[in-house]
Amino acid sequence: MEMSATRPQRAKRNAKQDAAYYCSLGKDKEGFEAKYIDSFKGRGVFSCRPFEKGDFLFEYRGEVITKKEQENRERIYHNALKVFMFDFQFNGQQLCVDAAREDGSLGRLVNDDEVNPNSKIKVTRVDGRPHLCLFAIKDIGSGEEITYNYGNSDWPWRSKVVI
Ligand SMILES: C[S@@+](CC[C@H](N)C(=O)[O-])C[C@H]1O[C@@H](n2cnc3c(N)ncnc32)[C@H](O)[C@@H]1O
Repeated sequence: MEMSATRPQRAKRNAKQDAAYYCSLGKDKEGFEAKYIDSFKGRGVFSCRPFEKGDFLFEYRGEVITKKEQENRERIYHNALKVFMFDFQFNGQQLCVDAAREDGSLGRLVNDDEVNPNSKIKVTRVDGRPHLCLFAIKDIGSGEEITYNYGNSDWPWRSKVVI
């Protein structure tokens, strides 16, 4: 019998399995870098290779807290920290991921794009717990900034007119 020269390939994880894998590890996937953009936007996250529509990118990591705890923290947080609070519904409960702590993760550095975002955050259950996962909503080329729509709010940067 002729032996195959190639080893059997491990089945590729689908996007949901990929999300579960990285969420359980508590690590970001390779293929992205955080970079300083300018004094207006601050830092942002950029792809270092292409990604396909539907791919899991990385998690918006932080501490999952209740609405009550969110309100407590918002009373003491400066505005620059409040923007790292991401509130969401899970199992009929209002929860929040507080990503105010600089922990080196990518999710907290993704900027807002109201008009043409290339990713979206989906609440994803992993081992019974909620995780905020970014998935590509279009094909993403190498070197593109990763963005999502922060949602309807009077975000101050949206009203800035560039002259
Ligand atoms: C969750 S942080 C994103 C990471 C941030 N750029 C940084 O360097 O830490 C949200 C902050 O980023 C900035 N930001 C996000 N999207 C922006 C945009 N489209 N234009 C300008 N600033 C933006 C605002 O200062 C906002 O308070």
